[in-house]
Amino acid sequence: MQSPTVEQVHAALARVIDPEIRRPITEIGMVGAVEVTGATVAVHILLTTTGCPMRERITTDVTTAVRGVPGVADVAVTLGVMSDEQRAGLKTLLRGGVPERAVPFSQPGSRTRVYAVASGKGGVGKSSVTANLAAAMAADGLAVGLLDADIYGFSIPRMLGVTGRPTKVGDMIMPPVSLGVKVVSMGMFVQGNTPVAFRGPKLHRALEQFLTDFEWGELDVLLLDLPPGTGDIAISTAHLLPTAELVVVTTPQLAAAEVAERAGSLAKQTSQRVAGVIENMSYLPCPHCTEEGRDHRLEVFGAGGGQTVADALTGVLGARVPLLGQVPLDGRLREGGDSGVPLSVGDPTAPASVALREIAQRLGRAPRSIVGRPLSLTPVSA
Ligand SMILES: Nc1ncnc2c1ncn2[C@@H]1O[C@H](COP(=O)(O)OP(=O)(O)OP(=O)(O)O)[C@@H](O)[C@H]1O
Repeated sequence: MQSPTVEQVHAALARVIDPEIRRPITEIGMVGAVEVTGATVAVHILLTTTGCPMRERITTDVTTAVRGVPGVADVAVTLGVMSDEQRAGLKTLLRGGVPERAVPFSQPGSRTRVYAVASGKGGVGKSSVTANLAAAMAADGLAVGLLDADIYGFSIPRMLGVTGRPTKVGDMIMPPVSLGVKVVSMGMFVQGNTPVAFRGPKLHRALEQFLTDFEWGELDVLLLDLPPGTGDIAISTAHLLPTAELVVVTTPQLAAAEVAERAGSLAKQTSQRVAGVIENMSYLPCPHCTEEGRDHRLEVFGAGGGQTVADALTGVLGARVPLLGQVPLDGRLREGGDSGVPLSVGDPTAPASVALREIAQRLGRAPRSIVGRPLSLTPVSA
């Protein structure tokens, strides 16, 4: 049989994905010399660090991939370590050329759409909606990150079933991935249910570190789950991510004008665009309402709140703010949050999932905002 070519071996190696960085090893400079002698192939792999915990897995994956090339009988894998220079090159590559300590998503060339999901009050389902949107967008093939900026009341890791912790690759920190979503949350850094007692400046710093110290890679969409209300974090978000657009979650019954006023004054203060309003817990699909012509919906919390908020925001901001969708009440949505599989991917045909997926598609496809600009106000208070 004919000897394999070096090109064939490279093509096989391009299918080996680094388990931590999640990119082909050929793209991230891990493949050193490749030598073909008859039916024997020698591959030199450059690990990111000396103590790389994935060395055995990588060796196995490389061996299996190269063995699949026609004409290969033997594979010898040798392991080395990247030089400081090579590691620095990798870091720059992973950050898409953005210098360290800069927020990648606020760079002029960034193609990431950033949505900060806010609510006037707690308990309206903002985190549930965010987790479901993120999972739905990832299921649609988008590269999605979710930053749980609800630093005191983090719930995203549970809702997305994140079990892993961030992994360190050299001095880079890789966010854990669940259901295709890269997730970073304060919940990953505290023990058990220890309450987080941060004040303004520390909160801002935590958010900044989440944005700059993690290797998010190139994302299509970054979602932020903001704490309820319009506190320090919302201001910090606008400061660190000037192009972030607000998505306001509300319920039909909340004092619509109040919610709109708060969100509107925040958006005005921070020069942010409001991408739209999501009305959650809109109605309960009624299984017994079978009479002809009757709306099969129980409007448990009243009706029209989301549209009223959207209209009021349009008035306050002088730019059209759409109602993005209405998500019905569904006990399975809560169960999905508790079990770590959001309903939008667990049962995509459920009415709540259909509504959430439509919103996810609308936000996922929208052109990136360019209206944001750096804030002149200082985001932290003593
Ligand atoms: N459409 C829905 N149908 C049924 N239950 C829902 C729905 N949306 C949210 N829930 C449930 O309501 C509760 C509150 O939701 P969630 O924690 O997402 O709210 P939140 O606005 O993020 O709250 P907070 O801001 O206070 O953290 C959860 O138990 C959640 O499972």
